[in-house]
Amino acid sequence: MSAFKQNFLQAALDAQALKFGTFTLKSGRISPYFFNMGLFNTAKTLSALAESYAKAIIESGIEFDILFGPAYKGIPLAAITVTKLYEIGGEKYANIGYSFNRKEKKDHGEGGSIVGCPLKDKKVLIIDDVMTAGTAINEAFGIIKDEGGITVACIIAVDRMETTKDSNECATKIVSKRYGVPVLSIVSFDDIIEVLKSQLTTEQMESVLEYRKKYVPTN
Ligand SMILES: O=P(O)(O)OC[C@H]1O[C@H](OP(=O)(O)OP(=O)(O)O)[C@H](O)[C@@H]1O
Repeated sequence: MSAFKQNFLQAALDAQALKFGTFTLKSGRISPYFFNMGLFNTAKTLSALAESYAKAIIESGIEFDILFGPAYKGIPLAAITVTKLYEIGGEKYANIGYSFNRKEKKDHGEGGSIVGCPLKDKKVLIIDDVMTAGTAINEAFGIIKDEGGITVACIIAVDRMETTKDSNECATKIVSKRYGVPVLSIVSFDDIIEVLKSQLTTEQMESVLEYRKKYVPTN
């Protein structure tokens, strides 16, 4: 497994952004683990987070022009990751742009709902924290299309790999199929299990595996 995945999981544990216990999710499911991106909230933890996103993007080999962060949580992610891509990846990433949408359209000053690089005719990579039903990502695809951009991929931090409430497929697969683009993640639920198995108690591991069996499709 890539070192950046292990580093990311260690950073998530250190920041308590990844926790094990009993958590009620947005979907209503009771999960044995929870990922809260909001706890990456200091210079050091954000730098580690940006490095993880940047390395996952570089490793994917995806060619793109603009990193787009959907409001709100995608906005700082796009900003920190684009700078880290340049720091790590060098000149190849020097001209990668970033942009984001406003949730409310602004009708004074420069106006509009997009801030940053114009998307027209550009290859766009969407960056966000997590995907549950895929609503935020669907909206982002719509915004980018309306602006004349072409979405070439999405990246999230953690792919929980679980089915949505309305389907037997996981959200990342549904989005990937719907738009015909890859949905990348820094880590998946399986990576979490693989890396952390030695750090979990037997009970924690049992509930994690039980949850996986119940909600992660086998195909
Ligand atoms: O796949 P979904 O069901 O859309 O859930 C995931 C989205 O929900 C959260 O954002 P939210 O829409 O709450 O907005 P925020 O970034 O302003 O908090 C999260 O940051 C994702 O963007």
